[in-house]
Amino acid sequence: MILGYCRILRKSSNRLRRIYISACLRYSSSNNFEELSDSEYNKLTDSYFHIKEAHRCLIIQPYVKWGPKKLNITPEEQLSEAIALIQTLPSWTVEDTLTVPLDTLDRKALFKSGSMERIKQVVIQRPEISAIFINSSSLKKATTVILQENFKRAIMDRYKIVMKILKTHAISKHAKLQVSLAELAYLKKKSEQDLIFKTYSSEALKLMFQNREQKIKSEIENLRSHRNLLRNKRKKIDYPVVAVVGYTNAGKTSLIKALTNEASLQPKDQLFATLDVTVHKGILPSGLDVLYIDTVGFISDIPTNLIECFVATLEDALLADVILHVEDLSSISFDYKRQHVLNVLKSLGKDENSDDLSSKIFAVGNKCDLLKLDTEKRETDVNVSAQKGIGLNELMTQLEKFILKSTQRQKITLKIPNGGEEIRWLYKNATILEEIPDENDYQYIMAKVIITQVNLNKFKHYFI
Ligand SMILES: Nc1nc2c(ncn2[C@@H]2O[C@H](COP(=O)(O)OP(=O)(O)OP(=O)(O)O)[C@@H](O)[C@H]2O)c(=O)[nH]1
Ligand SMILES: [Mg+2]
Repeated sequence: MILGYCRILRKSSNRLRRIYISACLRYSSSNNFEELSDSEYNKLTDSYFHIKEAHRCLIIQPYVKWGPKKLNITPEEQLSEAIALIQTLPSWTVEDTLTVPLDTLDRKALFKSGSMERIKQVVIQRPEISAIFINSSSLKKATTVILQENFKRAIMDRYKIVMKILKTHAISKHAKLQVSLAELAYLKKKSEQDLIFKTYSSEALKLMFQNREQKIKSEIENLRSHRNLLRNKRKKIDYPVVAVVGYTNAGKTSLIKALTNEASLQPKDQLFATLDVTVHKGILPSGLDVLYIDTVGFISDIPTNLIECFVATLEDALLADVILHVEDLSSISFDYKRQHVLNVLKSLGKDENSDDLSSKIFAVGNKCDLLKLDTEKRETDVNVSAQKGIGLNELMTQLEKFILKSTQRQKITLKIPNGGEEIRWLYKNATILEEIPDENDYQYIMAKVIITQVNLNKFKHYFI
């Protein structure tokens, strides 16, 4: 049986063959599997995720012409996202693009013979092309092998490219652990389908997946409990929290930077520039302090197990008082992206009432400087340009109103003794906007404050 697999695998890549042979040797020498060693695991991950640092790409956009698999987005829109994905990788270039109609996504070779021939001709005429990116969520190994044999080029799918970007951008320990978890989830899925895994006993694989998953998750959990501490601390301070979410590259980081003037924030024209959740303090027009949370961007058509690995980073977003949804007004797939973000938010907050979730969402249209007059009307709460500083005052005014309403904060004026315990308590538990002496009685001051209903009740209980 093992020799049979050997014959089939001879056709696949050299790297896979080397791993296979080393596993065969291991099998014949011990005839008894132990858990896979770290180096074997690393070889396996490498065989799927090791991608050269530079490639000159042909992007192929397959699309289903009709039927239930037809997407609500045009192939041209998908292609423009595929180009942005490749351009995000340093030293990768887009040499050419093709859109190829399909009647099904389930054909083993993906393309019919006519399309296959058409692509072959393009590849033959362009020897500089070193890789073909098929912009489809995840290709089966058998499909990849067939395409590799036909085109004699490295074959990439969307999953591989997104993983490569995430790996390139993961700097913090948390982000790196999440990338490892995503890789593990991918290998687990592939172990059910790909021949290469048949060389290991299913017990050895199961044990290895279990142990590694536990290890990574417990490390993430440690980091998360640290984050929970931060979260509780934040709650104690009682600042309103605004989670800034949206499709990747919409301008989330740019908007937070514009609202907080925080120099450390670095917006980039890249997909998945932000992989870590970070918190930034800002001040709204009447002086109310607010915390903005920068989050990982969303992207459509990615296997769910990849998203799940980054879900933890969005937990804070769902707990926030307000979810500020940043949308790129200039994007040709505006509606599609909006729907995708809302669907993911709904699926993340499945325990939450969907009306509660919708009532928390404040929609900001960004990049209004790129809008042409004839662009169709987009339904948003306010439009801005984070980069050009347009509409930011209006945004802050509207956002403040939204926060006061959703967090049941109110702006009120209290008459309290001058220099008394009351003002000290208010400084700790509310936002003081103004303190002016009472004209009729200088022993008192008029304090204009923003206060939550809970704290107002406490104030009344202690002092009135
Ligand atoms: N023209 C224009 N460009 C903008 C505006 N806001 C942001 N950008 C650009 O859009 C690109 C993406 O901005 P980011 O702020 O990094 O976007 P993001 O949503 O944080 O992206 P990810 O972290 O990758 O999900 C950058 O090149 C910004 O300079 C804007 O108002 N107008
Ligand atoms: Mg960002």
